[in-house]
Amino acid sequence: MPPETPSERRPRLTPAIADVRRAVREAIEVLLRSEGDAPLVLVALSGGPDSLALAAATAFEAPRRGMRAGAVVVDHGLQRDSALIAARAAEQARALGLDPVLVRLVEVGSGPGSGGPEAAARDARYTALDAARRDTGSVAVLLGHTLDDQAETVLLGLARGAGASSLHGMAPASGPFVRPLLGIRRSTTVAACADAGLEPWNDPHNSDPSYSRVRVRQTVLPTLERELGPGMAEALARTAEQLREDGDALDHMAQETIEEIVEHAEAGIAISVGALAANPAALRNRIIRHVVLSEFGVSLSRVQTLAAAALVTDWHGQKGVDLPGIRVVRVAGNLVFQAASDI
Ligand SMILES: Nc1ncnc2c1ncn2[C@@H]1O[C@H](COP(=O)(O)OP(=O)(O)OP(=O)(O)O)[C@@H](O)[C@H]1O
Repeated sequence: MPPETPSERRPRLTPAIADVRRAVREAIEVLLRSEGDAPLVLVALSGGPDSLALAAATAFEAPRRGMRAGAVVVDHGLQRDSALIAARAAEQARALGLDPVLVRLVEVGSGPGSGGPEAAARDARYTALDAARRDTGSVAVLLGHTLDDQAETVLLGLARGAGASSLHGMAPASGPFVRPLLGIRRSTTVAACADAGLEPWNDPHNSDPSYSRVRVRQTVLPTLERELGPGMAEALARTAEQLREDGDALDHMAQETIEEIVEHAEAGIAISVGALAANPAALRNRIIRHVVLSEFGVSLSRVQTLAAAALVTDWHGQKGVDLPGIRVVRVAGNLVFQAASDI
């Protein structure tokens, strides 16, 4: 018998496959509303169960809605066998009828001020995925993050004492990236792969308990679900969604206020102390963070933000504070932000 072609591969429509397809269909419909004829979408495929289930559902749904679909596989070159793992994922994409783009990252450094090699690899991956999107003229890159990833992110944020801007988790869409599976449990993607006869790659990092995310996945979340109810992951994801709505509103207000009160002076970026003091703490802190990020490219921690804000609210005559690469001084009724290299 000749081998099956992708279009002949027809898995039984099981509840898990139907759930994943429905989520992908909704995301595709949103993309189609803003795009023209036969646009192309790329699935970011690691070969793990989430992105493999996503790829299979996209390969099924996209052509039925006049959309073309491909896959992009990033080989970080960080682990033994990474080239083989990437080649296997590319082969799986091809078998599903998705044209794969294979990107090999040559050097992933951890760069100054970054969050270490894991964060550097993630940043490099996002950059590579977006470059692949531009090179192929695709409208978006679909990522396989699930509701479990979202719940884990919220729990890890709580454990760090994070604020709303971390506890809001991952956005369903941010820039060129779309996460259709944020409402789907990981158990569903695993079942969808099994039902479709797909064999995902299980990254050994995903079961290595030296990572706190793995301990949350294997122990913390299952314990919470057992003790507080099986809807715990959904509840955490709902909390993230509500915090995101509130956070988006505050970001919008902060941006509007920035346009009114920030001045580009010769000495640096100046903001009137009176105008900052007139805003509630949540807005004031956001204004400071946004200004420092947009003007100096520095992402302030909460402690650093509060140190700068204290020059407004708790001023005891001290001249200023030094933050990474920036000095903030209080002069003549203004907070002035200066690049340390200019002083
Ligand atoms: N090497 C890669 N190449 C392409 N996309 C990737 C790669 N690694 C991760 N992604 C994308 O980012 C998403 C989240 O990454 P994460 O590290 O949580 O995934 P994973 O555990 O490796 O696999 P999966 O999410 O597919 O089960 C993936 O679902 C996938 O869409």
